[in-house]
Amino acid sequence: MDETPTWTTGTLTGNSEPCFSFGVIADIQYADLEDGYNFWGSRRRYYRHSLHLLQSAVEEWNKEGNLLEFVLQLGDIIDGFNAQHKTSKNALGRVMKEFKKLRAPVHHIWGNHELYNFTRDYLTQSELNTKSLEDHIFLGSAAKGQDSPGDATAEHYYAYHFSPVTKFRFILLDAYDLSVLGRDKSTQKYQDSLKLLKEKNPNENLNSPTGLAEPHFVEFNGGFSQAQLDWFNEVLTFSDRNEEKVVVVGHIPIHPDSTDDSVCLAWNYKDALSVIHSHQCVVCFLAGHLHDGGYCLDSHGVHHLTLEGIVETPPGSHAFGTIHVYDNKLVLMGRGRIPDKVMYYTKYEDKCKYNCL
Ligand SMILES: Nc1ccn([C@@H]2O[C@H](COP(=O)(O)OP(=O)(O)OC[C@H](O)CO)[C@@H](O)[C@H]2O)c(=O)n1
Repeated sequence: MDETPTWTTGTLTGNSEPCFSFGVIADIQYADLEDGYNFWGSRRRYYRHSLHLLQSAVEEWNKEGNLLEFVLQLGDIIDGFNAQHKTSKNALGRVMKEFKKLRAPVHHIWGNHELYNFTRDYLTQSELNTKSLEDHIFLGSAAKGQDSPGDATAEHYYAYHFSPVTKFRFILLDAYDLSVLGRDKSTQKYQDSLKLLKEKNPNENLNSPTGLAEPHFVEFNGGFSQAQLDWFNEVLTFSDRNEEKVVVVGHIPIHPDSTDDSVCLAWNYKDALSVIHSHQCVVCFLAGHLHDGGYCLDSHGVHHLTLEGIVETPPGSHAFGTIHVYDNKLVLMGRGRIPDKVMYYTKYEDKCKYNCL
């Protein structure tokens, strides 16, 4: 019997070459400001230094050569304080200048801080919209109605998928599709989101989880519309049929065991998990948002990896990684606060077993 562990921490000792590699970085939250603290005053935030950390991450990735296919920027690229200081465009320009030095494309996710700084229409027209890197495969009716870059509708969501090599696909999800952040107050999505948030969170400050039965119903989180979940389901159906392995990426974690405080979770994380668990193809969900990082292997054999955030990373340390993709595992080579991890794919027959339970 094969005793291969499904997950181990440790050194990278694989003998075979990876098929390809990609970089990961989360919560840069750059601002040209003195250091500050998180809301609870428990974690220092290094707003200015985050740009230096990005610079050195880019330098390191560039040394990795042609195997590095792309980088995933997991959202919150600049801090919300920029909006108050009217420095949003300037700060974004400085961060994008560093990303342009990278010799590989970057896929950008949108987090809550993107929505503190910019409208969705602005983001759609900006360099943070990397949907032009999407794959165009036929997906059926649920995929119709999705806007393409430059196609700014008030109710749109920002999600796409791409396949860097045969049999491997990445899906970027919009965790603020249902949100009061970034949505015009006249939209149905804003009104539905506010209604849901107020039903679940009676606090005067909707960012406060105090006393909540479901503490993830706070304004700085968001969720997925049914239209996006239907689209997601169609992409996974395509991937199942084509025996692809899929990595899903979103700003907010979707598994309670991959976040340590039960707050940093997408509003309807159970709906996203249920779509994933109705398919065989998903091997890993990557998120940011929780600056302390987290990890779990769920009951269906899907790895949930939440990356430590750059903004709470002190000088002398780091928080980025390179994930090497093998035919039987993902190997995370973490830097600084991000530990190495080996994440084996759960065997197809084991996933079937879970799904029949
Ligand atoms: N109890 C709270 C918590 C937060 N706020 C306010 O909400 C806004 C967003 O909070 P912030 O911590 O800046 O969000 P991040 O996305 O950077 O981090 C998410 C997790 O906290 C990381 O672990 C901000 O304006 C806070 O002041 C609040 O009012 N009440």
